[in-house]
Order: sequence, then C-alpha cells, then structure tokens
Amino acid sequence: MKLQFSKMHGLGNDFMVIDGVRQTVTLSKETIGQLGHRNFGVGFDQLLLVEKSNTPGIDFRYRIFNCDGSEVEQCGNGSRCFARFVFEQGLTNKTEIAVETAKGVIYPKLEADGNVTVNMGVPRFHPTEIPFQAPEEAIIDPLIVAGQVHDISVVSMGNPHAVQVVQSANDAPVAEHGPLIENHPRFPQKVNAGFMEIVSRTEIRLRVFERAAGETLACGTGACAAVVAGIRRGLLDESVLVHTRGGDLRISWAGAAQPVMMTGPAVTVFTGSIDI
Ligand SMILES: N[C@H](CCC[C@H](N)C(=O)O)C(=O)O
Repeated sequence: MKLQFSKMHGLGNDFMVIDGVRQTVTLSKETIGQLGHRNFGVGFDQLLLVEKSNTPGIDFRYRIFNCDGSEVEQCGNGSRCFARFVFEQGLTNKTEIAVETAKGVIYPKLEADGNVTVNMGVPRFHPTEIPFQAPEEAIIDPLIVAGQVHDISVVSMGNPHAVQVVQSANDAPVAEHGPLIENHPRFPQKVNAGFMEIVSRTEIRLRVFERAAGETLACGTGACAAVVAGIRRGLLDESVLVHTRGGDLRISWAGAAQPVMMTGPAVTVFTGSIDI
C-alpha cells in the first residue's frame, strides 16, 4: 500500500502526519517503529494520525504514537501541526476546530500571523490522574533519582509529566537523569521528565526528556506542564515565554479548573509517500 503523509515539526519536535480520513490506515506497533527509525525509516519523534470523529460537535479524532510505536494521550506541538495539516489538506475549511484525543478535547486555532493557538484543556494533579504512586495530591513531591532527592511537580496534560526546577537548563543532567525519571517505578505508565530554569516570573528555559522518545528539541505538553507547575509553586505569573532548544512557545494558565493555552508555530517540511 502507498501511504501519503506530511513531514512536519513544531519547534523541531518532528512528526509524520497521516490522513486517515481519505486513506484506510492500519499500522502495527512494529510498522510505526520502523517508520519512526531515523536511518531505516521516515524518522520522527511522533506519528500523528488524523481520523474522522463520530462525536457531535467534534471535527476530528487525533491519535498520537511515539517513535517506538506506543500510543499516547496527548501531543502539544503535534496539535498545532494537526490543525495546519487538516486545513492545508482541505479536510476542513475551518481555522478553529475541536479535536478529540484519548484524554479529552482540545481546540486548535490557526492565527492570522501563522502561529497556532491551542486550548490544551485543564491540567490534572491527583496521583491517580497522572498516574503516580503518592498518598495524596501535592504541589511538590520528593523523588529519589540516582540516590538524590529531587523535588518534582507532577502534572497531567492528558499525558504524564514530572517537572523539576534546575539552576541551568543548559547544564541540567537531562541525558543522565531523564531516563531514570522516565522509567521510575512510581510512574506505572512512565513519564515525561521536564527540567525548568526560571529566568523571571514571565520567562523560563525548558528541556524535556520525553517518554519513549528521549530528549526532543521541544515538548508542547511539557511546556504546559512546566508553566502550570511553576505557577502552582508561586514562581511564575499567568503568561510565560518558554524557551526550548527548538524555539519559543507562549503558555498561559489562569489557574485551577482553567485550560492551558499554548501558542507557537507549525511547519510543513515536505509531503511524501511510502510503500508499507
Ligand atoms: N512523548 C510524549 C508524547 C509527545 C509529547 C510532545 N511531543 C508534545 O509536544 O507534547 C508522551 O509519551 O507522553
């Protein structure tokens, strides 16, 4: 079968985006892993699958697979690319859409300046919603990593995040501690590990060691989780500029029970096809 796709990225977090509306797409975990391989396949951090939705008021279904083939609940940088893809491909003429994911509905909007703003939904904090093994919800939890106690903040944006504050994002032990946090036994479904440097109350630098993908140049849900964690810790104001290695995101959160808003770019690199 010849599979049509677009190769896209959001701040260097890159995606293979597939139209599952006009194509019949059935991909095994193994096939996705092969497609995700950067030498033997297309190469991507995540594969994004566009599907029809049968839910009234919802425009599309959005499925996300890490490059190892594991299906996950949410992808922030991918949501911006998703919105650009369905518009560019003529799957919709709407610049503001409702998209259902494995955990909730998000609302991307194509802005006139070329950026995409996404209502990423309400963050969750209870251990059972992360999931995370802890007796109760807390703003900070101690986590032993490499024999040292690290103060983390757990946040779910649909997918799980463990965020810590570091003096310098550039010097943070991302390669060493990222995998230890990702695979920590207190996270039964593993976790994305964020390393946040507070530049000011309205600016951070962030690196994220992503679950099943390793460190990416940017992580949209990671940026949302980091800003929410910083606001809950009293370190950040409502609207924050997030510097990632791939570029900048604007994240804002008005507090409990409010959605997190994310604004950033979405780029189509090329369109192609591959026989699978
Ligand atoms: N690796 C993540 C999924 C991709 C999230 C990231 N690419 C984003 O932009 O939010 C996870 O396993 O939860």
